[in-house]
Amino acid sequence: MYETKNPQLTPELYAYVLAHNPPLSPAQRALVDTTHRELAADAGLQTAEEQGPLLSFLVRLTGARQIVEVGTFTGFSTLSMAAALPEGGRVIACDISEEWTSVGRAAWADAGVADRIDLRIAPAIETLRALPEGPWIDLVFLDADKGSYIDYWEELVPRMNPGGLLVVDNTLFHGEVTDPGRGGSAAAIRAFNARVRADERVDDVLLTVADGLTLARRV
Ligand SMILES: C[S@@+](CC[C@H](N)C(=O)[O-])C[C@H]1O[C@@H](n2cnc3c(N)ncnc32)[C@H](O)[C@@H]1O
Repeated sequence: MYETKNPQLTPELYAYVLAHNPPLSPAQRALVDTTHRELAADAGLQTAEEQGPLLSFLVRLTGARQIVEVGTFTGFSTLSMAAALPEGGRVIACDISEEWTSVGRAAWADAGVADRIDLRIAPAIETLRALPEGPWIDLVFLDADKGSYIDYWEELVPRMNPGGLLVVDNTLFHGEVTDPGRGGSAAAIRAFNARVRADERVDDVLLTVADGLTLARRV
């Protein structure tokens, strides 16, 4: 193994990255700011700011029309994907929190994309098991409880259209993923990453974006 080419992400460099990405829409900006102002203690759950434009980009790149999101929180990733959908596209958004997702509902309505989002409040595994058999999903964004990632994966992969894209957040889990002494979510992500690598149904890469982002294409 040779040296990494990744520069250290200093605050200055991070600000530069944000400044050289597409700017957030007014609706995205307002949602991020509302989340940090009103839910300060939990705002760290929000998908990283630079991932909003990335998710929009991936929806446009793939031409996705049928999206499933697992882990909605206040709806930033949902909004970012819904805003990029073509006419007739939809996002099924899974979460267990009425309180957090109510912030998203308001933002989606303000942004004019509420009719593209089907929010389902229930343990995500129940929602996923009740989805039609595949293949029909074009794009998945997985960003919920890490201990269930493998179970979600096993429900989602068979429902993916050929060429469909699974986008999975936090696959470096704060850098703890390399420490075999860590249990909990870090161990769950370690097991998940091994499962993805061994899965011949997908073509996958693990990127050093934010807290680690895996892209997997259904073959
Ligand atoms: C990291 S946050 C998602 C962030 C979101 N993608 C965004 O853009 O801000 C994780 C979310 O997963 C939800 N969650 C946790 N366990 C869940 C479960 N068993 N079923 C469904 N949602 C769950 C939490 O309520 C929380 O809103």
